[in-house]
Amino acid sequence: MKKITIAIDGFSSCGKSTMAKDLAKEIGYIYIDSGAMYRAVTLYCIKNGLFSGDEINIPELERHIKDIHITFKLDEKTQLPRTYLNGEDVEDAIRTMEVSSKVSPVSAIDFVRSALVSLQQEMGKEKGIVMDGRDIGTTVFPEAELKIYVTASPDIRALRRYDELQAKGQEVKFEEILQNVKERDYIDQNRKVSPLKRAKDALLLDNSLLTIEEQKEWLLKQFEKATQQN
Ligand SMILES: Nc1ncnc2c1ncn2[C@@H]1O[C@H](COP(=O)(O)OP(=O)(O)O)[C@@H](O)[C@H]1O
Ligand SMILES: Nc1ccn([C@@H]2O[C@H](COP(=O)(O)OP(=O)(O)O)[C@@H](O)[C@H]2O)c(=O)n1
Repeated sequence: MKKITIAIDGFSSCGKSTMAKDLAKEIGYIYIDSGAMYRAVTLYCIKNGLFSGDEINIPELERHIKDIHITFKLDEKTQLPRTYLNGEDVEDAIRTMEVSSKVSPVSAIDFVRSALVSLQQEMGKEKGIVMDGRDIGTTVFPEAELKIYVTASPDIRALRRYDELQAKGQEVKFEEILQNVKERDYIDQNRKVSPLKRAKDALLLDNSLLTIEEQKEWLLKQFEKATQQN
């Protein structure tokens, strides 16, 4: 069967990666978490002293951008990709609140976006890929055969992320997560370069009241329809 490209975009913490991973496993496609790449650049900035407080040194980051190499390697046990920054496994380090609180301003920088978008397009050039993020259906793969735009209420999204971080043993406050989710949504929707918005041909999914299993079934149906049409 001809392979297609699947773009899943939407708001922070609504379940995009969960559904993208599930689908990719089920249909044997590659899964790429584009948010992990923006998080890895942010971690690089933190580790290399490119932040003073919340202020990012943009000219310095521009000088460093060619030294930032992001790759993914499949974890043998989970069969899920882990993110590597310059050869180091940073999959856990990029999921902290510190990175979450700094990632959206880094993601709004034009040269950061153009570097990562090129890399994402290279990863998807053979199709057979499920990629999730904010601009996958609008900028990275505007020709994707299946585009989904996911949303859920901010409170529900913050609670999902809170439960996840608590389960990982991270000390977090619900209010802090809710504020971060709202702040990131605002910056992501209002930045100049590739803001988060629904592509005209994206299917809208509000999964506020869906279980993980229900959204998985819904997405699989959309995939089957899309492959029949293409
Ligand atoms: N439909 C759902 N109902 C409840 N929890 C969900 C649902 N979808 C995802 N989750 C959980 O919500 C959290 C955020 O999901 P994730 O896929 O990381 O979101 P995103 O990629 O959009 O940021 C995860 O802990 C995930 O297990
Ligand atoms: N394609 C993408 C993916 C993520 N991002 C940025 O990266 C941040 C982290 O993305 P993510 O997908 O890991 O976010 P979560 O919703 O999973 O926390 C987002 O808030 C965006 O600022 C982006 O600008 N474009």
